[in-house]
Amino acid sequence: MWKNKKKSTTFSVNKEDYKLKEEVGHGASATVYRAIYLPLDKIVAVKCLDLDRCNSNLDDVRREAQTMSLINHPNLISAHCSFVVEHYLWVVMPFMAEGSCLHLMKIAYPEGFDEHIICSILKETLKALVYLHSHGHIHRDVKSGNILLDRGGIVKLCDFGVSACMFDKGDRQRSRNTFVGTPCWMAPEVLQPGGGYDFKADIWSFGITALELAHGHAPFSKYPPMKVLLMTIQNAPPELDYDRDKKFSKSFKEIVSMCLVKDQTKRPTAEKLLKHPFFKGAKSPENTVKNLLAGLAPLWDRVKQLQLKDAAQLALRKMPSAAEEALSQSEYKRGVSAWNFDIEDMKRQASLIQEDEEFSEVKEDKMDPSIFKLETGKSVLKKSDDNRFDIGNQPKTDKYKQDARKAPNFSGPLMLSNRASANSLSAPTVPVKSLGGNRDMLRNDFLKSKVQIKGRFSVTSENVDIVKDIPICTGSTAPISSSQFINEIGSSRLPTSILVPHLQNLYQQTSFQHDLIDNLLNSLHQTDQSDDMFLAMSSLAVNPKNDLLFEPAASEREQLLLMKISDMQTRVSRLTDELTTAKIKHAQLVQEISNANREREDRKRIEESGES
Ligand SMILES: Nc1ncnc2c1ncn2[C@@H]1O[C@H](COP(=O)(O)OP(=O)(O)OP(=O)(O)O)[C@@H](O)[C@H]1O
Repeated sequence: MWKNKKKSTTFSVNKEDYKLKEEVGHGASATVYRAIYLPLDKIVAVKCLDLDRCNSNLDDVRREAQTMSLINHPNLISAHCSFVVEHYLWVVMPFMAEGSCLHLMKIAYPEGFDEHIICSILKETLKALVYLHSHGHIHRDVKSGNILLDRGGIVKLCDFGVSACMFDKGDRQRSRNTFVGTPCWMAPEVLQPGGGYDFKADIWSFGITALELAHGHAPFSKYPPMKVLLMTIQNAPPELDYDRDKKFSKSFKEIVSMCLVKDQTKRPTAEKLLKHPFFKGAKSPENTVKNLLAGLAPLWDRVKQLQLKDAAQLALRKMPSAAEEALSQSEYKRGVSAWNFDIEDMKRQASLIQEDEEFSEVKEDKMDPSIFKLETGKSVLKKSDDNRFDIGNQPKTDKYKQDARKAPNFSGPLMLSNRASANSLSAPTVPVKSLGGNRDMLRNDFLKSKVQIKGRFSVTSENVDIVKDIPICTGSTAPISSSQFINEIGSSRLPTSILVPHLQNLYQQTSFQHDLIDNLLNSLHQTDQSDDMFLAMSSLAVNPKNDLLFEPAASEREQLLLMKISDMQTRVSRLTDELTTAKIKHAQLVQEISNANREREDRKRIEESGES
């Protein structure tokens, strides 16, 4: 628990003094609410970090709170105070009434902003980075979702959940050799374990953010994480295209190229970048950003609108076609869980994905020799719904299994490899690839490593209750857990505004599970038909007394296949059980949604008849 003593206004660390209102955003480990600080009747934002489901270990959480408390810069969100409420850490901070740039683009500027607006936003962000870097901090998660806007156009960078101190020694320093960030925004050196990285990683993310603000999305944002990873490492850096991006100035194109240089030592510092002529002519955001906000609904309504839009897209199955999905799935299997790690083969597989306009942003580069660092790394990759994922050496302990995330995650940073992997929808035991050439090492890595996958490729772990522990805000009290929520549903005490987004989340998770099971069954079926060895292996697996088992000719590869088959069989039966449970839940939830809709219509009718 701490208070920011720098501020003239002090905020209490008593939860009763805060009335949580609408949800205004959520991330990997936290939900953010607009709230009223009752003693002063002041609007604040309260970030409720679920300590149980949080990606970070307690040290990381403490570090975020400490970093936030020490921050004193007009372009950085500083916290008023923080304290623990049950298993949540509440961080009280100024409310940024217009939300993040990402929200704004999604709701009103899907093609991105005009250059003069981007210039203002980037300049303010850069000032924040100059401050952070000069105080020894790497932000590690610079992106439009973490650039917040206030009424009047004030721009502030937020979310120090993954920031690191460059002056740290020992464990903390070592942790910088692991992966933290969000895949599309991650610098190539961050993706390569062992190499280490420094504040220049923020400059890369800043360059990607510039492209994001220019196009409305980050480069590669629609590809699966493994593809993003490969493209970041293998391809030439993304850039503003000469033809397609005609509307942008040479100067803007130049700063993007300066930031997106693979060799981190050749990237400019934030301080140097700020002196670039592009930023010389920047208008104050009060004059530019402010105009973007005219006529928009309040932030919480926009957030709700976005949630409904996402749910509607899901309902329409706005997914890739079946063929693309299968292709993507096979790429994923090769990329993450296969053991034949011929890099040329991986490149060929990756290239099978349809080229589209986004690919024109990058040119094929020569194979980067540094990729072999990645190949030999024992990596754990974890993808979430917004294409984020975690890579690192995953501790294979019971503690880890207990800590495995059981609640859905709708976004989230790449986690430190040495953190408890606490934010996964699923904790499957899919063997992760080791890309190295050495067979022994390969096999050891294969056995040691585990992969956690979420989103389109989600695999759920044993007995995972997908609706458990999703925090929900009831408006006046602390967020409630989903088990409470289910009870509340039963007694119909929850208002529709809370019920509907939650039900949409559940619906989404159920669909993901359904897809996954289909994919697993298909892949088993294909293996069954195409690989004679499968039958032999299956019989070996079924009949442990089979003499064949003792044949000395069984190669390592066969053993690995055998293990994979039995692993898949276990998973399929587990997932089938989960699917049945999920189907039942789904049916109940559909019923609840229709009841809620009916109620809402009834209410509307009564209100209308009252008015007339
Ligand atoms: N002070 C604030 N005022 C208004 N909205 C905010 C504020 N802080 C955060 N938000 C909203 O909540 C979202 C999530 O916040 P934040 O990024 O801090 O959470 P997180 O769990 O750490 O996210 P991430 O997934 O990026 O790690 C932001 O993208 C933003 O839209």
